[in-house]
Amino acid sequence: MKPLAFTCGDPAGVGPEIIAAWLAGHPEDSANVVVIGPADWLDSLPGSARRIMVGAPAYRAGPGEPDDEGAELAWAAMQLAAEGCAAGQFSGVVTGPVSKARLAAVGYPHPGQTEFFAEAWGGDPVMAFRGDHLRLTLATWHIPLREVSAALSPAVIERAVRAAEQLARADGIAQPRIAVCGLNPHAGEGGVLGREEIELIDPLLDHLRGEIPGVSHTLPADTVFGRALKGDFDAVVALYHDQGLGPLKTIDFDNAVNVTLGLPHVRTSPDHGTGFDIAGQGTASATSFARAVELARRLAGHQ
Ligand SMILES: NC(=O)C1=CN([C@@H]2O[C@H](COP(=O)(O)OP(=O)(O)OC[C@H]3O[C@@H](n4cnc5c(N)ncnc54)[C@H](O)[C@@H]3O)[C@@H](O)[C@H]2O)C=CC1
Ligand SMILES: NCC(=O)COP(=O)(O)O
Repeated sequence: MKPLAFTCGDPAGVGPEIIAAWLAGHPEDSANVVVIGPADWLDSLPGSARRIMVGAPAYRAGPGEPDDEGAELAWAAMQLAAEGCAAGQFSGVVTGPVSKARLAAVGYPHPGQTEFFAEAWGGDPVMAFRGDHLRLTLATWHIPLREVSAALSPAVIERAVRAAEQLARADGIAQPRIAVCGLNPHAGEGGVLGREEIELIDPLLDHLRGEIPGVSHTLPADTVFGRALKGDFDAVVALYHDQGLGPLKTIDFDNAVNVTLGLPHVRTSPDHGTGFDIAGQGTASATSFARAVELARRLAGHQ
């Protein structure tokens, strides 16, 4: 089996230390991973995993002090990982967290890593999360809130529903019960508080139910996550980023994995960001990264 690539993420964030923690805890897995990042960090890592340097050999990141060179280096690591997967050298990539703002400042043309890997590999990505308590897919993600309604085409909603089914089935659930959030308060309250549910989303869900019987009609998003926690649903489809990630990160912050579905290669990531406020202090939890590795290995067929 080909190794997984680990990208450092922003070198001033928590990515480098959570990867180091994983390597320290998994010396037996050294042959199964390739680590990509700056030279001084690679030199400091425990174990014998293969290392690929990016950036200038003399570069030194300041924890919590991101700079342009670090953002360029994080981007270069992603490029090498993407190329390595496409060339069959890696069986997938587990990415460290990057700062979208810092990447934008150095000319990175994508809103996130999801879009970068989609462009590099082709495919139709879906941002999805798997936590101990919730499975979640998003219909839209890195767009301003004011653009969400216009972006909600039948195609993007269907894509998220099918991804939710795939996520639950990967956990052995043959007929997943999939809850789809409404867009408006009270899922539109019969049209009084918005009409997207009546005009767009529910007709699509009625159609999809012929093929995926466990799909709900649109449900009020303020109660759907509580119902999922009680066991009413196996996966939730949220229509925009914070609708889904607020609840998910409240419940499953330390253990959820961000997985990009719909691409030809495996890509997972911890659910958290760069954590610049705690980088270098030794307090960052490495659990979400460890879960991201576990899921990537499973999806890539390592175990
Ligand atoms: N997959 C990725 O590359 C992601 C990147 N980001 C980026 O991260 C940057 C910071 O975003 P924020 O919204 O501040 O989210 P964040 O997740 O970096 O931080 C939010 C809070 O969680 C804490 N935290 C983060 N990681 C932690 C860990 N491993 N253990 C314990 N506590 C942890 C932080 O200290 C902070 O209090 C942004 O530039 C954003 O673009 C955010 C999410 C995902
Ligand atoms: N909040 C999750 C997130 O934005 C992840 O983005 P990506 O870098 O994985 O595309």
